Amino acid sequence: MEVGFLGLGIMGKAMAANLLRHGFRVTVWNRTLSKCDELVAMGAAVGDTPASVVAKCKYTIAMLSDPSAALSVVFDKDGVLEQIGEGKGYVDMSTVDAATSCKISEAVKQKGGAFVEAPVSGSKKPAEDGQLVILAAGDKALYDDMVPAFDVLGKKSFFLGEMGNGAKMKLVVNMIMGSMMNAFSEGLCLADKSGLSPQTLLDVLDLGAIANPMFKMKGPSMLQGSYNPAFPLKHQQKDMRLALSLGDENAVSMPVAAAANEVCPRPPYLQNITTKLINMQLRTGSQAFKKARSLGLGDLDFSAVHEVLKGTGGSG
Ligand SMILES: NC(=O)C1=CN([C@@H]2O[C@H](COP(=O)(O)OP(=O)(O)OC[C@H]3O[C@@H](n4cnc5c(N)ncnc54)[C@H](OP(=O)(O)O)[C@@H]3O)[C@@H](O)[C@H]2O)C=CC1
Ligand SMILES: O=CCCC(=O)O
Repeated sequence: MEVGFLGLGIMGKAMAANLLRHGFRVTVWNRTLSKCDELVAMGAAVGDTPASVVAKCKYTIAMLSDPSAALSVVFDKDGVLEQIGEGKGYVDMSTVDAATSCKISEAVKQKGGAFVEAPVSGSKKPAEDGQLVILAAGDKALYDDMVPAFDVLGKKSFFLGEMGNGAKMKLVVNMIMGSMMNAFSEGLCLADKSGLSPQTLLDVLDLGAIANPMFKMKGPSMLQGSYNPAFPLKHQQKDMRLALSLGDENAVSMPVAAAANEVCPRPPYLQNITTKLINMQLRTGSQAFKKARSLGLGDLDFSAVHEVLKGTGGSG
């Protein structure tokens, strides 16, 4: 099977490499063209533009940073739309909001092409190992055509129905993950400041009901202050922002996620209440993802949100 691949960042590079290793013929494009070199050494062809990749390939996959990048690659000059048409499929695996997916879908369909959104759960290592969880929606016939590729990229694919459902599912998952990371970071600081060994806390957590791969994988490096990016913090903050906006659209109150994204304004009726709980809520503003981005930590792993809390001594 021949596929095009647009976007060779942390995820795209690992995913395209995986397809090559499994015998797919892959034509790659990346905005910074030099990032194609490693894939070329593995046997990939290179396209000059997104349009040229789509012209060559029946199916093209994209893995781009955010809604603005996803839209730019489709709608700008030399973009996907210039060559998409009857008999061609476009699959965007980036994490974006449902409105972005729907806009791309409409434009691709108007040109006679087919579109599937397919964001993924799982980070750099699962991408390298073909162990992603694929959250697809949109054109079912194209989804069926893509199953051989999805089987290489992931351990499980879900087809979630109408366009936008993949984006929404992904944002709900990452909203939970971002909130958990903040709670985890607070716990590590609290253990440390109250005289406990954070390493022992990791051991205790790992044996109990809230053991999970994220704590196990990120905990030891967080204790060392090491944040080699697997999932860049700027993307986690983007996902919190998009998830909170999904909450707004559906009138779902999400105070925990809001605090993980940025400081929660103190409602007037709480102004004189000084319980530990409220103090804790207010302090989350100094450990949140948006604050971490503003301090220049956006290109580090999202677990670097921990640095901000450590810096304030917030939980002590
Ligand atoms: N890393 C992870 O663990 C996971 C990430 N995701 C999601 O996958 C997507 C990619 O993530 P990741 O690979 O980590 O991100 P990276 O930041 O490593 O890569 C981003 C990619 O998008 C490209 N890009 C950015 N802006 C533009 C633009 N305006 N036009 C064209 N290309 C652009 C970059 O090109 P260039 O090289 O030129 O900068 C690069 O190829 C994101 O939506 C992220 O939220 C989903 C699951 C896990
Ligand atoms: O969007 C990124 C998700 C990272 C993960 O699932 O580990």
